[in-house]
Amino acid sequence: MRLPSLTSSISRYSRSFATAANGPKSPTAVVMLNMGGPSTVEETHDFLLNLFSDGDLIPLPFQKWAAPIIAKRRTPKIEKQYADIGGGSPILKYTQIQGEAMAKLLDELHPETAPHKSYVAFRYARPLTEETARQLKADGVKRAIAFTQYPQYSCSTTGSSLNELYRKGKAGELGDIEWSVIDRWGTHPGFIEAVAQNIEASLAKFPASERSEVVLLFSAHSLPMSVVNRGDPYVLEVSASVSAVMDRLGHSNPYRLVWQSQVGPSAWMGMQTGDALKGLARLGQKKVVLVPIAFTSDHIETLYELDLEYAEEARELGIQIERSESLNDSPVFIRALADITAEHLRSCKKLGPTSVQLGLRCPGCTNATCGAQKAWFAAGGRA
Ligand SMILES: C=CC1=C(C)c2cc3[nH]c(cc4nc(cc5[nH]c(cc1n2)c(C)c5CCC(=O)O)C(CCC(=O)O)=C4C)c(C)c3C=C
Ligand code: FES
Ligand SMILES: [Fe+2]
Repeated sequence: MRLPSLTSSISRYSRSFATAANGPKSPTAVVMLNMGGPSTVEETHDFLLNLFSDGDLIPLPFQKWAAPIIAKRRTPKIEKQYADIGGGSPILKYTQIQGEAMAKLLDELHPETAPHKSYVAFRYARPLTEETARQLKADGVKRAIAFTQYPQYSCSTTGSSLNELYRKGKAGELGDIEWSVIDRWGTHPGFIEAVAQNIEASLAKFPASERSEVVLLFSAHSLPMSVVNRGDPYVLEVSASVSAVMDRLGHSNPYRLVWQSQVGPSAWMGMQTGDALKGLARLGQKKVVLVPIAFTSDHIETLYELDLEYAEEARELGIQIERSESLNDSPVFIRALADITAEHLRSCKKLGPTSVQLGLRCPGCTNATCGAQKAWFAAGGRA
């Protein structure tokens, strides 16, 4: 019997994925995508130069010339922040711990595609995508999953990493690999459970009689309004994460979602975290747990901005404040990463390499790379 065309294209996907996955010895690669951070203070300048050179994150007029000037000007301030949090960003250390533990669990959860091996591809710090690409080639990888480590999707974060991977793929730097993508997972029950457990640990530091009065202040990296207004899904997806965490906590406490880390003079999504703390103090709300909801490990935004700047400011305002721990090496979170990947490996056989949502460009998008990238991944990275 002849299959209808949709079914036959689905079965073509499943055949090609099964073949690549069962190839002899070459590992199934799980490529952990994130922005990265300078591991030492000395790497700060190069990190900022890469960041300001990224037109998918910050489109600047005359970017090639403007980026070095801005990066150089900003370096001393940001170097001091990394020095104050212990001499660098811990993001590489935690991403490696998470990835290696996840790959071990995956071998048990999804033996059909074992062995699994995790790789790190950072957008602005080492290991950059080109370095990881060389490693994938050297290991003879035939099947890889691009796994964003941003739980919620934004074109300025996950979108930028996927665009970079697409450019390397088109340039032939990745070798002959069948790709699929995990592009967002901000409401996955394992992620929500890990965040909720860390909030409960912070709430437990307050006397039981006062606990229900504590305000949960969820804080996420802000976005320029120009990005929000072109239809970027990040604000919606961060809100969905907060809502799922509150459901899991049985709405035990009052809460708000606020936004941090604005850069430059343009309009950004608000209310700003610092202003929210001042406002709560003014209104007599003097017990707060700050919850980072859009990063999975510590970085300057948690260790410097939340712990050193905001928490100290809050204490001066008479607020009793705790910061919910970042997920870092939480075993509950690592298990969630493995579950997300195993579920993806099972479902992409039927549904294809990308989510339905990844296929839709922001209604206001004018970046042609976004369209080409989506088409390339939808074809398993082989178009
Ligand atoms: C979900 C996370 C993030 C979003 C969304 C995001 C958007 C975004 N960021 C900038 C500009 C800068 N971000 C900087 C640092 C930085 N940003 C994030 C995460 C998100 N950014 C992190 C985790 C970090 C810190 C890295 C670390 O410490 O490990 C910086 C550099 C620091 C500084 O100069 O202040 C800039 C600049 C824009 C413009 C943007 C959205 C378009
Ligand atoms: S900016 Fe969102 S798809 Fe291009
Ligand atoms: Fe940022």
